[in-house]
Amino acid sequence: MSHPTGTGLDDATREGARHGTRAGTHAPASAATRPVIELDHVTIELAGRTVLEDVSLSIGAGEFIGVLGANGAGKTTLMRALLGLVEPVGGSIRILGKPASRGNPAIGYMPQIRATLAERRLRGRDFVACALDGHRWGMALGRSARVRRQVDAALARVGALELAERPLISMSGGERQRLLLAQCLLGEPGLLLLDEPLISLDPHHQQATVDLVHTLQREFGITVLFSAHELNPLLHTLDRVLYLGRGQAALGTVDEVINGPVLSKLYGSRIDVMRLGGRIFVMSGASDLEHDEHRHEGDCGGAHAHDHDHAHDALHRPAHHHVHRH
Ligand SMILES: Nc1ncnc2c1ncn2[C@@H]1O[C@H](COP(=O)(O)OP(=O)(O)OP(=O)(O)O)[C@@H](O)[C@H]1O
Repeated sequence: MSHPTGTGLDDATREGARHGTRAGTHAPASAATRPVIELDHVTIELAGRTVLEDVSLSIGAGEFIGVLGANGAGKTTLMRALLGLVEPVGGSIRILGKPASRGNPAIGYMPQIRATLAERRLRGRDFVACALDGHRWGMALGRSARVRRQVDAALARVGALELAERPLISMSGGERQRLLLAQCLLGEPGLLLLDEPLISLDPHHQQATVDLVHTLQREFGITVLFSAHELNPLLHTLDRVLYLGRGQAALGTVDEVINGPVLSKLYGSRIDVMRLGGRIFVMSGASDLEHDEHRHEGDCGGAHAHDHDHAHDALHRPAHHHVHRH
């Protein structure tokens, strides 16, 4: 199955209704610019299981892409493949025209399972610096003027210079999130891969994080892949949605992808999409897929444990089973 661009699904499954979202009216940047990400007939298998099957797509410079899909749909695996950490069994992945490879300085990555902030007395500046050399926790590096300049630039980009001297222990979840983002920006990457940056944040900090990433995307022309379990916090920010399910990928505007026919195909069962008060609800029967069994149990107190149900039938059942413990 080939998915060149657009939804990757057949025309009969497309809906053209407009609902006034930015994504619904925005022309994809990929049409005009050199692709930052290209997947050409990519198949990825893990432990004998097909996570992506013959997926082709193209993402242009400066696009903000929301990556969605049920637990186990392959969001993390896709990001790891872009980083060269997972090798496709078929097809090819190119980043800025070159084959995906490990240690690509053009990519900033915020993994889903964040490093535990064990040394909570660490100052903000040292925590950001430790991304340059995780083993040294920034201590020795912190004395280098070059590193200090890099760290200060990254802190400035996320509006967190005032956190430089404060210990992590004194910071809120949202403030620590800014530092994690600052880590990703060291080296001034052109592509940011953010794996579920909203987990563990309350709605206010979720929106602040989305807005901050949006600002970075616009001001510095950074391409962003932002995975999430809920579409709504991203709705007015994203250019296109990349929705994964059952090995397939649908890439397009919100209106092209978030509709009953496309999502029913990705979930393998009937899905209805409801729009209410500027929000979108993805429903399986009477259940709201984005909220049911997807609980946040308070903000993180430093460590970021993420308890997943990665049952092997996850791609084939529509309900999310997602519990975060912190
Ligand atoms: N190292 C691995 N070895 C074997 N299977 C794996 C490995 N990593 C992930 N998987 C499986 O690959 C599939 C895709 O997992 P992935 O973590 O990419 O999904 P996801 O969309 O990020 O899920 P979630 O929303 O729960 O984070 C799942 O079925 C998962 O169990």
